[in-house]
Amino acid sequence: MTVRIGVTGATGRMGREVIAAADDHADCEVVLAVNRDPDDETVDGVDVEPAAEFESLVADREPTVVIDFTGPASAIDYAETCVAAGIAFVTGTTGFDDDQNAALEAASEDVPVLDAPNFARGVQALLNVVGEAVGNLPGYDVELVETHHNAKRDAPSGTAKRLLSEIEASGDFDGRTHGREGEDPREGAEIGVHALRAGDVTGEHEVVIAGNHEEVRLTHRAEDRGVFAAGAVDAAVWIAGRKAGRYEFADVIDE
Ligand SMILES: NC(=O)C1=CN([C@@H]2O[C@H](COP(=O)(O)OP(=O)(O)OC[C@H]3O[C@@H](n4cnc5c(N)ncnc54)[C@H](OP(=O)(O)O)[C@@H]3O)[C@@H](O)[C@H]2O)C=CC1
Ligand SMILES: O=C(O)C1=N[C@H](C(=O)O)C[C@H](O)C1
Repeated sequence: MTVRIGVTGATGRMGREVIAAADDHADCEVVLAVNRDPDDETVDGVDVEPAAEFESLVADREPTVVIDFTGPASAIDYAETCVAAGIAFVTGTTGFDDDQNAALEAASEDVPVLDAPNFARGVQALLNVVGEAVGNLPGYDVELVETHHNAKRDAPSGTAKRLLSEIEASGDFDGRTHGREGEDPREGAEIGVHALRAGDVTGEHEVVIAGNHEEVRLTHRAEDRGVFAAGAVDAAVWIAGRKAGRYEFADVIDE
């Protein structure tokens, strides 16, 4: 059965990639694409329509799943419209605060919701192994460096935060130190976190585990945004027809 896809943030860096990936997917059809100021634009032959009309467009086109890569506040607004319409919601947006996370959780009581800070399969593999590496090297220093393009808004990245949760669950750490300046030596079992913003870097995450005159570096480098878009479309196909609940990208990969 064809999965009818709605895309928000359609002219953004990721929105464009999602439309292209959904168009390429044998089981998907893009039935709706919105942005705040579409200005008669098309992406991959799909008309981009005003976000202000999202609710009526959803009622008219009846997407099965909406895929969202926008910003935290708008993602929650779109999720709430999906709840009202009974439509599954997949979001890759990052930077949600606690209230926004709670709103996603509430939405997942009514419709299927899948949120993931990173839809690259390699990042999921990194998340699966990073805790084991840290747990095998007690007392070693751990630092995380992430690098993204100069237009990224949130820091540290959503992926970095997820990696940090895995690291913290696997060792005895004192807390996080975000960057260093002046006389600021490493203290105790802190985890150093460093966010670089430069040029058009798609997304890199590196965990450095060092001690005992040796170091381990676990690195993921996304070379093209298409990798995130393909993962998000796979997630949309996977979630179509599921019962309400909160899902993550690991659920898609593990099945
Ligand atoms: N999970 C993953 O694998 C990945 C996640 N991301 C995340 O996806 C999000 C988007 O990234 P990216 O595509 O690079 O960002 P862009 O800024 O390129 O695109 C965001 C799009 O969302 C729209 N938008 C932003 N705010 C609103 C709003 N309040 N209401 C309606 N539309 C809005 C923008 O519209 P306008 O042009 O009008 O401002 C724009 O079209 C970020 O949170 C990023 O961290 C990115 C890559 C991979
Ligand atoms: O904003 C981006 O570009 C990306 N954001 C995601 C994040 O915050 O983790 C994922 C990816 O690294 C690209």
